[in-house]
Amino acid sequence: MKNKRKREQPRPAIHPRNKYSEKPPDFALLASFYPSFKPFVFYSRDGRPRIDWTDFNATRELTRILLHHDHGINWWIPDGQLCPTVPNRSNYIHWIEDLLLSDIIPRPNPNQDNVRGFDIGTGANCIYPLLGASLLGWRFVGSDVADVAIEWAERNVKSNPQISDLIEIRKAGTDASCSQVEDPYNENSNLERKVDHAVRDDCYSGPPILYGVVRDGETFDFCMCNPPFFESMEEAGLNPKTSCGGTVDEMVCPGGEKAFITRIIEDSVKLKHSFRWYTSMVGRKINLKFLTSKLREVGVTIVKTTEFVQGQTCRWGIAWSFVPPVKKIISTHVAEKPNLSFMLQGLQRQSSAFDVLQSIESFFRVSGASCKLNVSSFCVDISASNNHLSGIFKEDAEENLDEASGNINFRISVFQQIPGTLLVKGSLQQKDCPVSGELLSAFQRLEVVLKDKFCQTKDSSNPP
Ligand SMILES: C[S@@+](CC[C@H](N)C(=O)[O-])C[C@H]1O[C@@H](n2cnc3c(N)ncnc32)[C@H](O)[C@@H]1O
Repeated sequence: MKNKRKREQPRPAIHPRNKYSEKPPDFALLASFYPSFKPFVFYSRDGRPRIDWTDFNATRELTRILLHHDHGINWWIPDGQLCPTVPNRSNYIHWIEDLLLSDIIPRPNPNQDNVRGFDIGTGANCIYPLLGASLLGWRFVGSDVADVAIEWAERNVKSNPQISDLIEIRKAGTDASCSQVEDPYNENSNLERKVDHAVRDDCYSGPPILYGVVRDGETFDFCMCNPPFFESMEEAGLNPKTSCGGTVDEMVCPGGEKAFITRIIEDSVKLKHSFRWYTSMVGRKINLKFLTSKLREVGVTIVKTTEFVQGQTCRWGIAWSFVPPVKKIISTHVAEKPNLSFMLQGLQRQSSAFDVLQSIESFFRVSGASCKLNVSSFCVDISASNNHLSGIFKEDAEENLDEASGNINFRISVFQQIPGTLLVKGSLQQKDCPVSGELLSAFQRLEVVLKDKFCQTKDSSNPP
């Protein structure tokens, strides 16, 4: 009865910009492209292709090929390290993207160029920097304390030269040029502290997390963290339904996630404006309540929470800031911001980013909008009225008498993500101007036109 009621509750949806929101990975198709994945795929009685989620090798191979197939990323982790699920981890990235795009706090960087994030505990898998850099061109510092994590995170970055310049891997607690800590961490004292700690209380006393790792004068748009959730390996248990690996270092810290995130909160009080947004994943709802009230105590200006879809389990996200909000917040949910970006994947060989740029220019110019192509920064600056934008959908553009002052000024930039994949990103030049329905529709139309013109159809694309 209890279970039934649980199932009836509406589950939060996968993030709409998540690559897998409309189409979950097709195991049969992937197996046909990747022979190494084939042995892990079997068919259930209803004919659906499946994998054994309790087999670490199967989940690791799935992650490897999804990162390769959908993100152009080369990736590997040694046996037993925590294996991330790509669709789940992408949700957290898109939630941060929503925060950065929202007008909750002022946006010093309305175009979202040069976004810089800090991934606390990046792990051997380095999943968040790899996803954030490849999907959105973000720069990252990924920190960790475990040698194996640092070694493999660095390997994973180096295996991806197309984004390796965007990611720095940093060992926490070993840098002299960091924000000052009174009692710097060292390996021996940590062990004593861990033991001491276990008998004392549930405060964090491990290596530095942010304060002592962030360097003097460094600033970031956000930090993110998938913390060690558990207080002991027994508490972590073994989920009989999945095998995602995970070592003691990755899963456990004295005091569990509550202590770990509380330390991030304490660090944020010291570092305040070094980050625009502080965020963390939270594994237990009861901790979410505790952390929210802790944040109110320390005087943050904003607290936001969200719930992530994680297969059978729930995870939450918590975000806070010390930047004064633009307007009074009445809801704790981040408003959906219309999306002005899309990817062009599987570009035909003969098509270049410049061709795409020229097509964007002529797409808007034919409706009478004024366009300025900037070749050196690969963008087009456009000034258009709503009439111009709706003219895009008419056969013959009407003569437009709109005053230039009523125009919407926006920029469309083209970024190369990996060979054959471009990110097309629109951004409004006027900070507080809302995205009109006409602009949104024109942008959606642009996506269709460009995909039609430049991208190979699925049937003609070569399997990797
Ligand atoms: C749950 S794992 C997350 C790994 C990866 N980010 C992911 O989402 O799969 C937590 C990571 O935090 C690291 N860690 C623990 N204490 C840390 C600290 N003080 N600073 C940085 N990383 C830490 C662990 O070594 C581990 O790699």
